[in-house]
Amino acid sequence: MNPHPFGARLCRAMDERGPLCVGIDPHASLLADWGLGDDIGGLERFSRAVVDALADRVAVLKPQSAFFERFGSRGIAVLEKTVEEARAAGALVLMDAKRGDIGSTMSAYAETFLRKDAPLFADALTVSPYLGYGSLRPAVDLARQSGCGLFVLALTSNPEGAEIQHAVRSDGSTVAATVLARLAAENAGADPLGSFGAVVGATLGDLSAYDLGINGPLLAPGIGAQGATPRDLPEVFGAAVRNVVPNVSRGVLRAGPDPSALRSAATRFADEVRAALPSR
Ligand SMILES: O=c1ccn([C@@H]2O[C@H](COP(=O)(O)O)[C@@H](O)[C@H]2O)c(=O)[nH]1
Repeated sequence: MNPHPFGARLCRAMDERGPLCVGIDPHASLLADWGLGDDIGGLERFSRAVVDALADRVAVLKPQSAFFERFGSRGIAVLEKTVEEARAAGALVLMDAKRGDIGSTMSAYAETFLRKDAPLFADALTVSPYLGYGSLRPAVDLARQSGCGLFVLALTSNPEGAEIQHAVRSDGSTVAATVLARLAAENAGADPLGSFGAVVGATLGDLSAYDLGINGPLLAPGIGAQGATPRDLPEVFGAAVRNVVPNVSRGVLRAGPDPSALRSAATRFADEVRAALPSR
């Protein structure tokens, strides 16, 4: 077991820097808005600008792997550098790659992102439980060993997610409730917070039908471009709101490329989140 688990490191980072996760999502449209080409040079300049502006002040940076992967091996090289530089500047890095596969392949995904000496080593990784929660076991085990975290898709911010996540199983519980219960078991006894989080969209309205008390972080995407605001968080998360890690990607990135405008946008969201949340 690692003596510096992700959950504890995340609590410290949010206490020191404020509870915000900013996404690094180099959409083609954002590259154009920033006056950059939709090419490897544009990707590199965009990512470096976000890291330079924010990695020394926000708690978590979340590169969206898809926007790097679309440039092939050179995009992956930029992603490696982005992760390394963001971590060196003090941000926790959550790799948003949403991996999920049969256990033996999951093991290779885990080694890609959660093995200490891997080129893409990150503090935490998003994973999908929809090949069965048990298929994530290799990632859970390696995360524990490396002091990393996982964020497991439970109730995603997109409207299409409901058809699977709200589906009722033969025992009467929903699929998402089962994922949440498995996470609560992973985090049992962890103090101050477990390392195994859930992804729960800030766009979803009242979730009182779900037990979000998993003793782990709740990554809340959907703020900004998808329409949710920090003021929605208490209604969506109820008593679990104190463990929310709100994510904003385009809502901050659209302020760029000026570094001070990026910082102001992130500060504005962090202030709004602080005002909406009870103190930790
Ligand atoms: O349920 C989910 C899970 C992940 N995401 C990701 O978060 C960001 C959101 O970006 P915005 O620009 O703030 O809308 C993006 O990387 C998604 O892939 C999500 O939105 N919902």
